Amino acid sequence: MPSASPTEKFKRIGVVGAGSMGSMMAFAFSEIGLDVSVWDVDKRNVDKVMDWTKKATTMKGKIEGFTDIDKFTKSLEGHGIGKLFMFSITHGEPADSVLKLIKPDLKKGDIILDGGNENYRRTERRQRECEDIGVTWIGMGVSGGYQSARRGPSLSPGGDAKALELVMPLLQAYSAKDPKSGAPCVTRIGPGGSGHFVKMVHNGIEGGMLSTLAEAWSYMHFGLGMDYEQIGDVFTDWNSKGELRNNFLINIGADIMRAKKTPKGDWHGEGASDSDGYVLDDVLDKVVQDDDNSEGTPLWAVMESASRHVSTPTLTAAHYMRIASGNRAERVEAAKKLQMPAPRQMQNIKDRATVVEKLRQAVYCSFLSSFCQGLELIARTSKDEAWAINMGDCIQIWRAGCIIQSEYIADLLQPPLTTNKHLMNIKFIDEVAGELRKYFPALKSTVLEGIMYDQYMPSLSATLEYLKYDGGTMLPTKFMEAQMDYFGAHGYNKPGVHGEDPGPTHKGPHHYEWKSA
Ligand SMILES: NC(=O)C1=CN([C@@H]2O[C@H](COP(=O)(O)OP(=O)(O)OC[C@H]3O[C@@H](n4cnc5c(N)ncnc54)[C@H](OP(=O)(O)O)[C@@H]3O)[C@@H](O)[C@H]2O)C=CC1
Ligand SMILES: O=C(CO)[C@H](O)[C@H](O)COP(=O)(O)O
Repeated sequence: MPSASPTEKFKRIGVVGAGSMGSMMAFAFSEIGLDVSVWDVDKRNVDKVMDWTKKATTMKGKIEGFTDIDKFTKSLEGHGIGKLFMFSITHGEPADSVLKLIKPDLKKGDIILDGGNENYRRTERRQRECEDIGVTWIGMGVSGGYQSARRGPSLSPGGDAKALELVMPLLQAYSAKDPKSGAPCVTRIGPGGSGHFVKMVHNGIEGGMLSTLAEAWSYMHFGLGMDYEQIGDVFTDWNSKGELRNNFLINIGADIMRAKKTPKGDWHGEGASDSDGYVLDDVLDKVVQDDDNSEGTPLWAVMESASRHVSTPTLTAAHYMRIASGNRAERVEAAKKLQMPAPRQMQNIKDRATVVEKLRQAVYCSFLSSFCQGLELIARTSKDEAWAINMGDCIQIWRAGCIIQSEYIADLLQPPLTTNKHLMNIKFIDEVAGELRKYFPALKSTVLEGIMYDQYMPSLSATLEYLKYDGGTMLPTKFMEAQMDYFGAHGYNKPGVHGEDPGPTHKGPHHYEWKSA
């Protein structure tokens, strides 16, 4: 529960960016009792927010719109112990350009919360730049999409501890609350760019889960011939109990399966049709956030995992399918040449319920593996950067408000991650290993059947291989190592030799002259 009044230290906040997220934040802050100044580079975005205020009935603090950035910044003077900003704009250059614009008006003690999905290295650069003038830049992950930005997101702030203490009551009031304990889904993650790093990993895990679920949807629809209503019922059932209970993505998956077009459509006419068809059938298979550079988090997660030597194949395979999806024009051309088979309906299915149950277990296995991979990336980076991230806290703040919320997985992971602060490999937890072992056969049979009938399953099959090789005791890399020694004199370690097997991750001392030069 909030320790102090959310408006004790700051009575006004300046929201930079009135897009999907920023506009919703403005109303949420107003409901907490803060006065809100909103600025956007595009006047139309500010006008839209001001229009909405006319119909709003739950505002406590007033909302004022600005298109002049100097007036915006000045409006924040004298309403607390310093000026408080919340950035919610596109990552990269936009945040630098706004910082440059407001910098002349910034004073010692001002605090900037960057709620965008920013790369943690850029966050650290801005932290250094602001520190020089006594201003604190906090990189804060905000998760849950615009609905949560309005009603309470999961927040992962990282940066200066003293500044975060000052804004914590406000963040606690704003954040989502754990439905079990009522605890706010926000905590200081650690110093530097750790908050944005954890949000990046959240989005990496999100990518693994999104792909897994998309593959399961396709498996049921094209492989098992199930219609949208039937799949919606399966998602509702999965979400109601067991290992996939209270899972955000499965829950909204059920909604999507039932969303039908209507003569009027939604509030702005989208989905308007007399056809009685499904909204999903208006949606093309293109995910372009990487191509247009509007988002970067899953890509950065893949790059970080490779550079920090953490195996994240579920997340990575998910991302590569997403990249391929974006460039539909090229894909459609390639399709003409490759003539790949499309997913086919599976034959001789005697008991569809059993197949669907195996699919549920496979999905769970892939979700849990996505968490293992993401958390291992956090553990590795926290050690490298001396951030001392408590992964139990990460699970706690992911219990509500965010996209990867999964009650059963959180219940499974939180106790061991809270007590064992130095764990580097999540699969060392007996309960986690037990679950992965238990459901591996279902994952294998799902992938096997799916491949037979040409289903798309990059993440599910990557999870299968991940579990095999990340827990394998003699990999085909034995042969790879020999080949590399043959042509490159790379040096190998020997089986059963003390200091080499398993030994440190060092180059081995042995070279065999397979062929002289
Ligand atoms: N949507 C989501 O589900 C979530 C998004 N985020 C992050 O929140 C941030 C905002 O996202 P969202 O609201 O969805 O995105 P929108 O595209 O709706 O809003 C982006 C905002 O950034 C502004 N902007 C773009 N370029 C500049 C610039 N050069 N200078 C100043 N402002 C600029 C846009 O102005 P204009 O409209 O004129 O381009 C707009 O107000 C992003 O960092 C995103 O990654 C975080 C969690 C969830
Ligand atoms: O941050 C988010 C949720 O957590 C946003 O939904 C974001 O748009 C996801 O995009 P990406 O997968 O490219 O990060």
